[in-house]
Amino acid sequence: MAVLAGRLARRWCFGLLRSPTQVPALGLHAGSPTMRTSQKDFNDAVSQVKLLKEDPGNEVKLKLYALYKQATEGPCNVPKPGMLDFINKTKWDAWNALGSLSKEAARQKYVDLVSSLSTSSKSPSPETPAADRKPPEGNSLVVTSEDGITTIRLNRPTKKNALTTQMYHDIIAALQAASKDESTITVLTGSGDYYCSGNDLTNFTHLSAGGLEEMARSGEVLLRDFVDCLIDFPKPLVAVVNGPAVGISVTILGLFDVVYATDRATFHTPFSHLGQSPEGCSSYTFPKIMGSSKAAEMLLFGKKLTAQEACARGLVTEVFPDGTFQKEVWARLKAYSKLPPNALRISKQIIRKQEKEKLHAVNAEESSVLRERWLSDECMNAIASFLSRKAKL
Ligand SMILES: CCCCC/C=C/CC(=O)SCCNC(=O)CCNC(=O)[C@H](O)C(C)(C)COP(=O)(O)OP(=O)(O)OC[C@H]1O[C@@H](n2cnc3c(N)ncnc32)[C@H](O)[C@@H]1OP(=O)(O)O
Repeated sequence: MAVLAGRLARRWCFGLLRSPTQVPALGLHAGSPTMRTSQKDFNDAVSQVKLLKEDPGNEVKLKLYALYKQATEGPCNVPKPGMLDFINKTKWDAWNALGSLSKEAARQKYVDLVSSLSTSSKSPSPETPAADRKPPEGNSLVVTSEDGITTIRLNRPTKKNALTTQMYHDIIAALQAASKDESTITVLTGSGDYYCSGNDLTNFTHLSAGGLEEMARSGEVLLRDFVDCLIDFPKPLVAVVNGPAVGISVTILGLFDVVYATDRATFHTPFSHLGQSPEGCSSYTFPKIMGSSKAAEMLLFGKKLTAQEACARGLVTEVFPDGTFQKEVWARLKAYSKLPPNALRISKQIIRKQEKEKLHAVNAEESSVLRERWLSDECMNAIASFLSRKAKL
């Protein structure tokens, strides 16, 4: 637990340790014992950190933090933060690990480390081939409108379309826009071999100053807003499940009007494995769709369904062979999109009306329970395990 929590904490530091004095293990550059570093060299290095063009990463920031503290205050002299105060405990551990290193030696190591960073973070030369440069990750969500269909496409194929916090916000905005646009039908689908791997587990590493509690609180609000938006969506909402689906991308399917899946798709809700609990109104919609014992096998024990099983249980409308999936599904959707939009809207309203209040209440309760779950040891250990690459589904 301690090791995993430490790893998670290190990830959680990311984005929080922004200034050099707040930032980051030990002697990447031991420095020459005979070389003396002046206070001015040290001050210059502190200023230089602010000018670094690239984020040096958490490990380095933690080293810088510890060396700065040792250089300015000497050996660690403050009480150890509590177990759950991950960030301050990680910083304390890094500083304390420097033991009785002298202030002067710490200054030297700090200056050496900054100097190595300055060299390695120089801008790429004009000769650097474009192919060797890492493209920025943008357009995680692509929204298009054509033939009466607005398509919201999850577009992070290298991360199996895991949903970042920003993507939840963007999907909400896209749904709001689609509810008012000219289109008749709205589709959610994914790019690449996955439909979606669920919540991006690194969302848990982006802590603000309010720490874990704040992360859980804002997560609850965002989750509730996201699911509310699906509950209230006024037009036919179709999921085109182009590959495996995990977590929240599965649970919300009960709020869609139609779900088409390739025969390569699987449906997996590993909440207990993650120390979490069901969301997306699945605690209500799944028992209703497939009966309580089948729903329990999925939501409690994380049974992964094939597309055919999901179809037999009523979660999926129809399964198509992977080779013809895109062609068949889009041809069908194009035909449906020619139906009178107002009739579709009104019919959907009648079908869903009786349930709306219930669904909003279920959503509020599920989101509130999840907030507590996110603060639990079970959940933290599971996420730390994934982030340290020890656990996969
Ligand atoms: C507002 C907040 C709301 C929160 C609502 C709560 C929702 C609950 C859930 O959604 S629970 C489900 C969470 N998802 C998971 O637990 C899935 C975790 N991922 C995996 O187990 C596997 O990655 C896999 C089975 C999906 C795919 O395995 P495969 O071996 O085919 O591929 P890789 O593991 O190598 O993955 C490729 C890269 O994608 C990254 N990645 C995949 N899924 C996620 C994810 N959910 N979160 C973050 N990152 C993910 C993976 O780390 C690889 O990245 P890398 O190449 O940089 O290592």
